[in-house]
Amino acid sequence: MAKPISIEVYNPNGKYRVVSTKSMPGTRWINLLIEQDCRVEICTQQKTILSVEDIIALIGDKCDGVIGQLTEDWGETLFAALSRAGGKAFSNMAVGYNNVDVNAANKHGVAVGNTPGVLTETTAELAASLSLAAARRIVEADQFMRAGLYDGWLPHLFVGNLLKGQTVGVIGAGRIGSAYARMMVEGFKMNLIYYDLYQSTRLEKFVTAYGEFLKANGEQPVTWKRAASMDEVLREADVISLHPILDKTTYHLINKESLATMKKEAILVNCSRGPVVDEVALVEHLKQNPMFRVGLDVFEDEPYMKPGLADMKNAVVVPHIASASKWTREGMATLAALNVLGKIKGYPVWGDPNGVAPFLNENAPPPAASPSIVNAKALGLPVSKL
Ligand SMILES: NC(=O)C1=CN([C@@H]2O[C@H](COP(=O)(O)OP(=O)(O)OC[C@H]3O[C@@H](n4cnc5c(N)ncnc54)[C@H](O)[C@@H]3O)[C@@H](O)[C@H]2O)C=CC1
Ligand SMILES: O=C(O)C(=O)CO
Repeated sequence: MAKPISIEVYNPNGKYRVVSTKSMPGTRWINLLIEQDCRVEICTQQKTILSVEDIIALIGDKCDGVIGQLTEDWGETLFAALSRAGGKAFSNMAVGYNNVDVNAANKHGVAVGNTPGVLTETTAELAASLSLAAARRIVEADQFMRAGLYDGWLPHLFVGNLLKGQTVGVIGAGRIGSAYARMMVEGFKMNLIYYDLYQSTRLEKFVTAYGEFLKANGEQPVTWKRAASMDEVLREADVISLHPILDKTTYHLINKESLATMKKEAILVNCSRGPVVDEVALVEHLKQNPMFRVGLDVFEDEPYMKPGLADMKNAVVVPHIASASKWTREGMATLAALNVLGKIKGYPVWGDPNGVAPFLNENAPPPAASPSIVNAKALGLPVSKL
């Protein structure tokens, strides 16, 4: 028999049972659910990644909706269990939902929510931080100081790369990729080259206008280019940041061949998903090219790193913290809770998943809608008129 899972319960007499597989930042999300007659159960098990069996035990016999995490495997087994328990809603507390089998959710009539928008700037800021940390060798230099090795200024000490006037390459210029591009263009006066399946007209207009502003002020204007292929970005850019979704088309997008296409002194940043990069090939490339540097927030087999990566001085590694600002994490919890609540209450789906600000205003009740349901169309859910 499966061991019982420890939980914390809010509003025990609530009509609808909503389970969160993890404690999430802030209290607004709990209060919003309680106000709408939900009993909220939060898993307190001291285990970072819950198994499918753990989550089945949490769902139990009656469950109206679940808020889950990107570390969990939401496939046929869990959606079948949720559906058997009467559940109609699941939300990832994440914008990426490659851990979710949406077809299985569709089959069981379960709405799948995600949390776009609220983490765009926070994630882009970490990509910018990793770009700078790699370019200026900040982690290596920090370790050198702490080891007591600094005995005076030297002309060659930790010489890195200047960003100004160089080219930043963005692969996947959606919400986060575009926000990162703007930061690097505006902050460091870098030229932009990007590759995406779709044109990013707003981003192009921004770089054009900023270039004109610089020119009018007697400075070198910045430029942009939409690349016809990813290889064009890899060949031309000095700093390359990866921001696509993870799917079949982006798995191992960066591999031995594409790494060989990049400049020997290029910087590669990954704040998307680990499997977008072939990490074994990356470790080998880092070994062969000491001037090539990477900043990684995500890893192919999280929480593990491929052998050798931790030893590489030309790699900066952080534990999947790109969206970890207080405001963002509280907002993600709110959007995830409202996705589930909206479906339970029969609300429509919000018409613009890029415009979720009304749900995040703490001084007003949120709109009566689910902020972002990725399979709304497949399930034929009504869409709010805004
Ligand atoms: N490290 C972290 O903590 C975080 C990671 N993420 C990851 O970032 C991803 C992107 O998030 P958003 O910008 O909000 O999503 P988005 O949907 O706005 O942007 C993704 C972009 O990738 C493009 N794309 C898809 N397939 C492509 C391909 N084969 N080649 C080039 N471009 C392609 C899409 O056209 C789109 O413009 C998420 O799916 C998630 O996996 C998001 C937030 C935090
Ligand atoms: O939202 C996501 O997709 C993350 O990876 C964590 O914020």
